[in-house]
Amino acid sequence: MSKKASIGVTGLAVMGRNLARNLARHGHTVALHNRSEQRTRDLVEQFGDEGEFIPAYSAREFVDALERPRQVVIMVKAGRPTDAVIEEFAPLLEPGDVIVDAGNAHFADTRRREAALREQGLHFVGTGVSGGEEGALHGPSIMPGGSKESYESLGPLFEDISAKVDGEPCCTHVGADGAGHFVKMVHNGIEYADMQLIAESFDLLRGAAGYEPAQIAEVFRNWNTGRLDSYLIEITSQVLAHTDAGTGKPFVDIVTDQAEQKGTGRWTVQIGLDLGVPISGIAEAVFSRSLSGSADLREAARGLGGPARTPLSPLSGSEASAFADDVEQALYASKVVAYAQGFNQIQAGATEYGWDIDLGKVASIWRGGCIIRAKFLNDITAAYADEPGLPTLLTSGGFRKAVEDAQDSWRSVIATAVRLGIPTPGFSTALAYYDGLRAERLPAALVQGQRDYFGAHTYRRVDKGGSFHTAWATDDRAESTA
Ligand SMILES: NC(=O)C1=CN([C@@H]2O[C@H](COP(=O)(O)OP(=O)(O)OC[C@H]3O[C@@H](n4cnc5c(N)ncnc54)[C@H](OP(=O)(O)O)[C@@H]3O)[C@@H](O)[C@H]2O)C=CC1
Ligand SMILES: O=C(CO)[C@H](O)[C@H](O)COP(=O)(O)O
Repeated sequence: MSKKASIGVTGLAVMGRNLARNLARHGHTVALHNRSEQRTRDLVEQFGDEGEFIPAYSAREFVDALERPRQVVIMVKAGRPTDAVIEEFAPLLEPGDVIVDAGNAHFADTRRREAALREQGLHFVGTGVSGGEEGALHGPSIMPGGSKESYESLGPLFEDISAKVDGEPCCTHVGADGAGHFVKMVHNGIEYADMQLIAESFDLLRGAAGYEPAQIAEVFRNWNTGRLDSYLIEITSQVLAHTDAGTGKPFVDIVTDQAEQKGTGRWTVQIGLDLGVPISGIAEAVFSRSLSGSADLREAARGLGGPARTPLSPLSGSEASAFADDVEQALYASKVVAYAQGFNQIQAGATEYGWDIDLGKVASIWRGGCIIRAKFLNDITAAYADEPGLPTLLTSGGFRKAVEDAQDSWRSVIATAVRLGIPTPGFSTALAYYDGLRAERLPAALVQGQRDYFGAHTYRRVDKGGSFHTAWATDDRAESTA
């Protein structure tokens, strides 16, 4: 009898191909399949010597190549293509078999698919995978949802191929049905916020301190040796240091300033709104990409008045260096806020959908392999270990002190940005959130009064229980209980 594969991957574009290679390199026999045959042939031709592959050129051949219970990983475009692949493979599978969707699916789709496939006795595991092409090959962060039972067989495989930090795999069973894709969605939302904050730091260092991209690359390289040590800071430094071969200009100056998006950041904000969780850092990052892409609107508004984008008086070397230190503080504090908001969204999702998600464990599996991997995530892991019911990262000891210490710089950087007309939506919304949370009283009381005035929407009082309405249209403005 010919050897069977312990797992199969269908969808062999950049992510699926590298995930399959990673599995094979770890000694697992991998069945391969792709809608168009050429990708399968290419993989075997180019990388066939990396491990044991069983190429298959039809769904039936692919399924027959798998050990039972069968484990099929789908790595195709999210949305309709994923449904098409499930429709093709599910009828060929048997109760107990496992289908893993490792693409960037919307968690609501995952919940729908999981419920439908459960009826057929199949396990459906929506799994977040992060780390891009390189991560998929060398060790991604893996966030599987689905049943606990499915993790018993899949877990060891996924933990084997995931990134490792301090010897721990960057993979855990996140929670039931769509929990894995929910957590991956928020990961991407945080990724958007982090990227936006780094981009604003660049803009400030250029616009206010007068640094050139190569100098800013050096600043980031330096930051990467401290508390901001992260993959995103590291790659930013490399992007900024890169010179365009054709023009000799900094690479960053020859790229169109319109940031694109595939949708996961937008989903995060949509769900944040549905859950009523203020994730303003992620929202501003998504809106900033939208604003950058609004080419016609920007063209129409280009002549609007405002400060010129140059320092009023050029900064001396030491002043520029001090300003860069302030930006580092502002970036750190804003980043803590963005992550605090993201973790609060995961908690809110867990409560809404009945998932038992360990926030500290999520932070720990993001320490390696994924796009937001960072030293900082060790501190988040520790914060949740110290206080599992932590209401917000901002109140945990280390972060509280660091953000309090950063405040003067944070406020001063935003003030400079406002004065020079440099947009810092990420920094500004983070500070507004921080000030909003710590405020003794918010002007929301006035909003309640306005709502009651125009719509009799009622309000609650600080001095007694119940709901009240004031008869605003009458002379005596009598108050009644509602
Ligand atoms: N690229 C990245 O950095 C990351 C991507 N992801 C997610 O991983 C998944 C795969 O991403 P990536 O590798 O970039 O590839 P793409 O998202 O570009 O998808 C290409 C793959 O989807 C297949 N496909 C498309 N439509 C269909 C269909 N109707 N039926 C069957 N197969 C179809 C293609 O087959 P064919 O070759 O025949 O066209 C090909 O194998 C996506 O969900 C993506 O969001 C997750 C993390 C990071
Ligand atoms: O999932 C990812 C990383 O974990 C992708 O890199 C992410 O989808 C990129 O998103 P966008 O194209 O919207 O910037």
